[in-house]
This record gives sequence, structure tokens and C-alpha cells, in this order.
Amino acid sequence: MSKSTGPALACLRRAYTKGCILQALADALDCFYNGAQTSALSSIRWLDKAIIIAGAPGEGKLDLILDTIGNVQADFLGRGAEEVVAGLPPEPPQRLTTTLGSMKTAVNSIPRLGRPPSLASFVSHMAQQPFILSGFIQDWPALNEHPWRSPRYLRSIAGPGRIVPVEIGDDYRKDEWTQALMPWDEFLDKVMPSPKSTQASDLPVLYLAQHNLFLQFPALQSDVIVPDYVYSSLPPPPDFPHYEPPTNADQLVMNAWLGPASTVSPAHTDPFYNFYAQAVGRKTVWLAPPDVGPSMYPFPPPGTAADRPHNPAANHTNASMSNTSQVDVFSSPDGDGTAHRPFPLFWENVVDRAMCATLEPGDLLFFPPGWWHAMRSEEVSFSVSMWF
Ligand SMILES: O=C(O)CCC(=O)C(=O)O
Ligand SMILES: [Fe+2]
Repeated sequence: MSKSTGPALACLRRAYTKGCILQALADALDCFYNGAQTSALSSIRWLDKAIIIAGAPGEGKLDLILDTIGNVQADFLGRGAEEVVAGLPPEPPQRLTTTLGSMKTAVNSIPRLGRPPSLASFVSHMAQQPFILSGFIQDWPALNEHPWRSPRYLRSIAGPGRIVPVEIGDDYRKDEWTQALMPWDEFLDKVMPSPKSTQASDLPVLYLAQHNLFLQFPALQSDVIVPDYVYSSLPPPPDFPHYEPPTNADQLVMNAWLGPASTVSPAHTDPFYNFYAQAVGRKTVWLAPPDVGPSMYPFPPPGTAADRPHNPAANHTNASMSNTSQVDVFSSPDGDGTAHRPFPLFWENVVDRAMCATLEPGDLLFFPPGWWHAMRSEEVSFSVSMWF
């Protein structure tokens, strides 16, 4: 969900951040005087909440919070400063857990460009259509000396006691879908279990989705190399005239997407240009142009009579789901002829214009604002979206 910057909300965020810091200090003091490790964990939890829930606004607040987390970990949880695990030997490739069926919902492939466009041609015309640059992020530290596919590395950059926001359930349109804060270590154990561990496969799918993990774990920021294209200022595309870049200082919003096989983000639109980097695992992407909107059967806006009785709290982008399609592009039956086919306009107007591809680790996908996109992970997958 994009964070609103309204003055009242900004004020609440600052107040919440200060409240969290005070709570964290009280817990740290308790730990100091009474030696209770649970207080140290609680202290870190409050500090993480300030980042996750409020974004830790205010001059120097994020640095203060991260320093304090480091100190609490070092003083009470036995974490040394130099414990980041780097340069691990390559791990065996991950086993594919699902097989790709042929996509009946898209007749086209997302073009893979032979070579990266120049900045000038990107700005003048290439930015109007989706494309993939195969292997473009192959040099990121995240794929090399700081391997994001290694749970050991991911644990080491965080240290003990950290929590992260997680979506529970395989599809945010379903009623049983929910969100929770969960210990990072536990999340990694569940999502990237060691080959020896026996994980029950009927557990609900966990997905760390659309979260700025880089604020919480700044070490991850130096594992990515943001492509220069992101800093070019692009005009609103002709088919999406309301485009405006993100309002933060860099006009760039980076989010992490980490989960097991079979996470699904249903088809939806976002109002930004997107460079989407695939760091770990394979992910299948489905895209369709903005003007197919009415044939995508979006959920009605909140408050209208046809709105669903229970609308999951917020989808990845908006509190409302009116930017999200009811069509399951990964598993929609095409029916037995037009008479019994659900979502007939989708089959008539969208499928011929939709494109799909399976991203491999190292690939970089681009698509413009307003494009319908859906993603499904084929195995454990870690991606970074860069909205600009
Ligand atoms: O990776 C996903 O599951 C969805 C990504 C997405 O919606 C985005 O980058 O805007
Ligand atoms: Fe999206």
C-alpha cells in the first residue's frame, strides 16, 4: 500500500514512532536491570514496528532506531558486530516445486531485448511498452557474494529478534487471507527450510509482499544496483495520462517480495513505472495494457452495492480493490465454449493482447503505469520492485 503523506497521517506516524521508541527504551531498561531476554526481544519488536508501521519518519529517527536495535542485540542477545555472513559457496540450485502449464490467458510473450536500450531511446519510446532484459542484474551482490538465496546470509544481516510483516494465504482476494507480524527467523525457516527439515506442505502460504525491507535491513540496499533508467524523468504515457511519480525525495519506491512457491499476486494495476528485478527463483508474469480495464472485471469500488461483503483490509496497493481483477489469470478455466465461460469479455478482449513470461534469477522486467500485472512464484522467489 502506498503510504499517504497527508499532514494528519504524517503527524500520527511521527507520534507513533516516538511512542515505539519510548516503549523500546523502557523494555531495554527492564532488560538491563532484570536481565529478562524477553524484554530485549520486546524492545526490538517495538523498534521494528516503528519502521514497519510508521516508516520511522523524523530527522535521524531511522538511524537512531537501527543503532538501538544493534545495541540491544549486542548487549543482551549476544550478537557481534562482524557476524554478517558473506561470500558463501554456491548452494545447489533449488528444486522446482511446480511446473508451468501453458498459459491460455495470454497469447503473446513479453519481449526479451537483445541488448539494453540507451537511456535516450528508453525515454523517447522504449518506456511505452513492457520488456525484459535477460541477465541484466546478474552482477548484483544479491546474486553473488551476498546471496539472497541463502537463508544463512539473510539471517546474518538482520541479527536476532527482528520481525517482518507477512501476508498469510495464497491470494489477497480470498476471505481467509490475512496479515501478521512474524519473527524474520521463523519466516525464513518456513519459506526457505533446510533440505533436511520436514515441513508440512498444507501450511498456508506466507508472503513478505510489497514491503520496504531495505529500511529495516540497510545491508540489503548495498546488495542491489538500481538501474539508471529509474532516474530518467518520464512523461505520463498516452494510455495513462494521470501518471505522477512517487512523492518521496528520490521519486522511487523500492519493495521486496519474498515467498515460497505458488504465491500469487492477482492481476491489478499500479500507477507507476516499474522495474522488477528477479533475484532468486523463477516467477511467472502476466501483463495486459491499461485500456483492457473494463474487460478485467475489477472489483467494484468500496461502498457500491456490488462491493464484496468482506474486503481484505488492503491489497498490495490500495485500501480498495477496484484496481484488482476478479479473473484468475493463472488458473481461469476457459470453459466449454462461450456460453458457459466465466468472464467472457476477458476471453474476447484481453487474452489476445496479454503477454506472459517466466523470469529467471538475474532478469529485469519493465512495464509502464496502468498495465495490468499478475505474478506467480514457481519456487522460492525473492524479487525487488522499483516504482518510479
Ligand atoms: O511480485 C508480486 O507478487 C507482485 C509484484 C507487483 O505487483 C509489483 O511489483 O507492483
Ligand atoms: Fe503491482
